[in-house]
Amino acid sequence: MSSVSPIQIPSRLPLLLTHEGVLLPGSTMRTSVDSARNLQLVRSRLLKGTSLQSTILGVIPNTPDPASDAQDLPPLHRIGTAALAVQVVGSNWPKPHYTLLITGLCRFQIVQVLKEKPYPIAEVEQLDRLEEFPNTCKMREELGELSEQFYKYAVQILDAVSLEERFKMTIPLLVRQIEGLKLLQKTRKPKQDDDKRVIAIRPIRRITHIPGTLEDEDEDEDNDDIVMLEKKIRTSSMPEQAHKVCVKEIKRLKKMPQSMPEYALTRNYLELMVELPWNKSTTDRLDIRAARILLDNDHYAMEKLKKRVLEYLAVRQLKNNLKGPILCFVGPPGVGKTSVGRSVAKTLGREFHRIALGGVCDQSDIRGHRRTYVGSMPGRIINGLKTVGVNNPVFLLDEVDKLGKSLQGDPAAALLEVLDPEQNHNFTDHYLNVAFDLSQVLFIATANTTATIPAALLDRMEIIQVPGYTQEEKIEIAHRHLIPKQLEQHGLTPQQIQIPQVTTLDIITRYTREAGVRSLDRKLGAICRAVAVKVAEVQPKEAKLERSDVAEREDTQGIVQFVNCVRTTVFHVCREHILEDEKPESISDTADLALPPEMPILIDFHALKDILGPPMYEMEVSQRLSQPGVAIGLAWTPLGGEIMFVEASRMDGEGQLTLTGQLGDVMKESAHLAISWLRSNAKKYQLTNAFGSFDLLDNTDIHLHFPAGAVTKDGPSAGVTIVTCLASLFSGRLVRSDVAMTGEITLRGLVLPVGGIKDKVLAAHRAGLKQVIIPRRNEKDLEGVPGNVRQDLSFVTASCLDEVLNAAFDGGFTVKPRPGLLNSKL
Ligand SMILES: Nc1ncnc2c1ncn2[C@@H]1O[C@H](COP(=O)(O)OP(=O)(O)OP(=O)(O)O)[C@@H](O)[C@H]1O
Repeated sequence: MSSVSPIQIPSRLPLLLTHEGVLLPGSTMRTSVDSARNLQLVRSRLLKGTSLQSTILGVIPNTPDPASDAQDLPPLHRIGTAALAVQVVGSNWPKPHYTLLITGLCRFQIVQVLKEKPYPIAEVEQLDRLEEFPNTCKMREELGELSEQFYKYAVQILDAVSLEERFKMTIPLLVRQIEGLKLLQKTRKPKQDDDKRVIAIRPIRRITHIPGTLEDEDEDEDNDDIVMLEKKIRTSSMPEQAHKVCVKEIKRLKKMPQSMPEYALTRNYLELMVELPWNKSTTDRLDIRAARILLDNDHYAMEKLKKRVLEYLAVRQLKNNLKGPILCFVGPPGVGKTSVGRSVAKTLGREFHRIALGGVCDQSDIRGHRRTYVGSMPGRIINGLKTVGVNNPVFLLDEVDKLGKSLQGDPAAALLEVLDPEQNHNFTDHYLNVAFDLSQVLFIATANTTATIPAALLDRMEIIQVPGYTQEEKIEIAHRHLIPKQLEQHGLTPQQIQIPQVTTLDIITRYTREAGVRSLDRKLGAICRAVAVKVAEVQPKEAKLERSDVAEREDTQGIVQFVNCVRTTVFHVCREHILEDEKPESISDTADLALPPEMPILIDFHALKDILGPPMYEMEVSQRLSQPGVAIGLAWTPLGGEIMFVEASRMDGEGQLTLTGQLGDVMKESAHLAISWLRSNAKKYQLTNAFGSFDLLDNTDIHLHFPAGAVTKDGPSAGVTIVTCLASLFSGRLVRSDVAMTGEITLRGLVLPVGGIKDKVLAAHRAGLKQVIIPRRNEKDLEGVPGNVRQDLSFVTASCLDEVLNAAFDGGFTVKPRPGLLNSKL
């Protein structure tokens, strides 16, 4: 071995103060430079200097964090490592800093610090020399031997030029090295099946840890977790294919360094795989009688829906087979579709999970992302299964009619696979990439309308219409279900608050306009909140309250004014029910006095106005029909039935028809049809324009408007209403203010059937109208209308426009020919 002249380091060295990591002679390290002193050093020594000497630094370990070195020079470790700066990389983000690659040369000791600013320079004494290990040195015999061995191998390998030769030489060396490492690992590794030992060893490790070994500890913990994960995979009851994938993945995981981004991905994947309920299910409780009772207890009315659900459950009980149709409840918001779904799960004793599909426009929302994507996740179905922890829950696919579409694919197509009993036992989520059997899951879908449900999806479901409620049904629902639920939620009892049925009716007619009961529920919640304030205020001090106390509190707290107002009102109403001798002497007295705690607060219309504000909806039908050219139509919207005022006016012009109110094409066509029919029948009905001409559009423009202007409307069912409205305009006669109508028209004046009759009739009833004109072919739909509503309304079934007009105007519309006007041909 040839002798190498030792490196002599300069006697003065600029000092690089590091606070993490120790550079040892012979090793290389990357260090980040961001403190002011170190930055100065790099700039003036490494970036400006050009000689080799200028790249030798003294690296001092163990100095305090650079953030605190702005002031005086911190106490320095006495021994440092002289280092050669091999590379300098600068960056300005997130703040200016350099990264240095430095190689340790030899140890030195600080003799004296010569200069502190802008960076420290010290006089140093070199401690060791970079020279070869002398072969003959007896003191270092062992070291010398090792060095010689290494040298021998290195030179042999250097001589091996062909690849084959190099393999032959290095493989035995590597095998030996691996054996050695294995031995070392065995002595360190806790036994896999002895979890207790793992736990017992951890605290000991912590106690004996030395600075710089924290990372090792984390690594060991991770290894423990992997052992656990492996054990879970082994004991999991997943199908064979999934098991194979897991075994393969865990093998990969074990070989992967933890710093690799794929490590976390694979680990998350495996954790999901072992958590999924591959074989875990709840036992069905199928007792039809109990199911009927439970459904009846939870929901008032909805007879048709409950009947169909019970049939469905009965078939399942008898057949014990899950391949049935997927039920889809279609109806306006707040009619209890979701809540029936929940009850079905309860009757079956199954877990319930709701998947909101409104606005979902990416198919990976249903089917997951492939694991190659950054941030990939399983889809909602697999996530739902993970959440419920069993493979046979009831999944409620809420709002299937509001699925979107985008460039990322059609989620409806992904749902097809989920819902199809022929396919779903093999459902493959992109993230899992192995099949999961969904055939045990009971799917129920809900929607507001079938119009926007993709046809292929619709085809796989059985639609059950859930129409809106009548006022009477809403009152019952409120008193049987909503009020008790709200009282419970607000910590109130029936002894503290009383809401009579007339008040509920007031809320329904004057504060809400909806087919379901959601707003009603919210209003009842608002009342309970207001009463809760009163009860909470009065309760603790009630017995001790003096009149003066009440007056003082009224001054300071605005809310008390309302409370007392409610109290006064309550007193007015309750006074009549109090026995004569119990009556207080004057009203002013009672206004100040706290009510006895056992007397419930009665919510009457005055209290209602105080709490909810002035009524939002008033009956305005008769006002709006006070001039010719207005008629009431009935419209169906996904939110339920609505009454709709159609308005028409005429003015001088050139025969143009203007339509406003955001109308769709079909509705516009209806308007043109109506005008054409009226023009062709103008003589028959004696309809004239402002100039007395039977040509209705002669020098006349017509404007038709459909409030509310901001809501889009479409469909053919407004045909009869438009005809009636225009007939009123051209005849100058008023349409009856208690009549509403619906029906499609043809050019020949026929009236064709339309949809949503029940909801439309309920809307007319809600609005307090008396007569409804419907197409004759819709007569059968009246069977679905509740008996009390049918009693309150009279129905005219029309097959042609003649009949519609005759019913819409007082005294009929047909002009009877007067005999004197007939021309005699005699
Ligand atoms: N017939 C009923 N009997 C008892 N409670 C009812 C009835 N109908 C609705 N409710 C109650 O009304 C509230 C709203 O119902 P739910 O959320 O099920 O409506 P939904 O039809 O699913 O509405 P959406 O279409 O907006 O999801 C729930 O608290 C529910 O319990």
